[in-house]
Amino acid sequence: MKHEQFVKIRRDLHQIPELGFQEVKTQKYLLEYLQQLPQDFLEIKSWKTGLFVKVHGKNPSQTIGYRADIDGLPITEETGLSFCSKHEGYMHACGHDIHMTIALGVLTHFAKNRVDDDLVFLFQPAEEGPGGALPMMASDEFKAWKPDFMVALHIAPEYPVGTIATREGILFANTSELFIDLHGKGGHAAFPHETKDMIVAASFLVTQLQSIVSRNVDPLDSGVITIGKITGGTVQNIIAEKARLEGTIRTLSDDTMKIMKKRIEAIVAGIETSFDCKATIDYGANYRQVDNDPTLTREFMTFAEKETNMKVIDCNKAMTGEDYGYFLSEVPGFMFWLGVASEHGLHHAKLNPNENAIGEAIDLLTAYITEKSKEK
Ligand SMILES: CC(=O)N[C@@H](CCC[C@H](N)C(=O)O)C(=O)O
Repeated sequence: MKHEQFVKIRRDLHQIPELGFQEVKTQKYLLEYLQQLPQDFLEIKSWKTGLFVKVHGKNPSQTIGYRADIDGLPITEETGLSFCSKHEGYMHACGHDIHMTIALGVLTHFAKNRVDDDLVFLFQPAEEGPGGALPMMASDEFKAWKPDFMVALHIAPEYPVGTIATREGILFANTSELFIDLHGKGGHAAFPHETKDMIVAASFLVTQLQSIVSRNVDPLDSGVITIGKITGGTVQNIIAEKARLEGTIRTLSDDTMKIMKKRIEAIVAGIETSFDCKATIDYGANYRQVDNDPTLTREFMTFAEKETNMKVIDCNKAMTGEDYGYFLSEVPGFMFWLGVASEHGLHHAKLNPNENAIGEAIDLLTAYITEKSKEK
């Protein structure tokens, strides 16, 4: 298999998934790999649990940026693979092991085959939360090495290997995390009239939240509210004093995000009245939409179509979120989907990307960056 060494790297990284800003082993692994590359033109700076790596060009007229996210998810892997996660309860279920590996593959090529322009590789922590992009952008390292344009990819389980998909303009949604805490009065299961049951309140709340997308968002617009986790109560015969809902809100515009948050607040206030309880809302991390630069995106799609064997799809927007959107608010660039043909999707315990996509992406990005670096 072409680029076989990178399949091994991917498998090593796959075994050590770590949550946002805890990517200690991952950073160590990346550093050890980078340190055995020719160091003549490389400059490496650690930043929290991430890294900035610069490949100095021969005669730079611009800096080309490439961003890979490096964190895993709190999911217990169920792939049964020989190289499955060694961190019980955690998994690279969003493909960040593949993203990092591809970045290493491209970086390796340019560390050995210098181009004119400077290249900066960002290994970014905490994409899944609480968000590493904004603090990384605020760092002195980013300010000193700020790229003139940036590229990133995300694996796409639904597309075959040999396929990429992207679009001009908005590719991914605005997101906001959502944490709602309900506080009532617990008590004996046999005396509900003496309590304020937060399991019942939480159940009504989850159901009422469903009306926001169907009744407050323009049917020609898009919105998502997903409650991914509910906690509350202690045992079957005690009425719960507290309950907590954890979820995410997704929209394609700031205005719709404001409308949805306003409705959430109104519904939560209604729950407080109906169930005589106290509620707090915390919006956690908010991610800006991924808004692809139209010219760079079109040029990349044309390049991939003409100069490689990749099938290029002009795809629809997705309600996924990515804090890479923050980078694109300051630096022109784009993100694209990379087909990895997995039967199970992103954030699934059985996600199993086809590793042939790694080599395909390394070749594509190497060719594209080489071409861009010829431009004067
Ligand atoms: C590509 C992808 O799956 N990204 C995550 C980003 C999470 C943002 C934040 N933690 C939230 O849930 O709002 C996604 O879930 O789309």
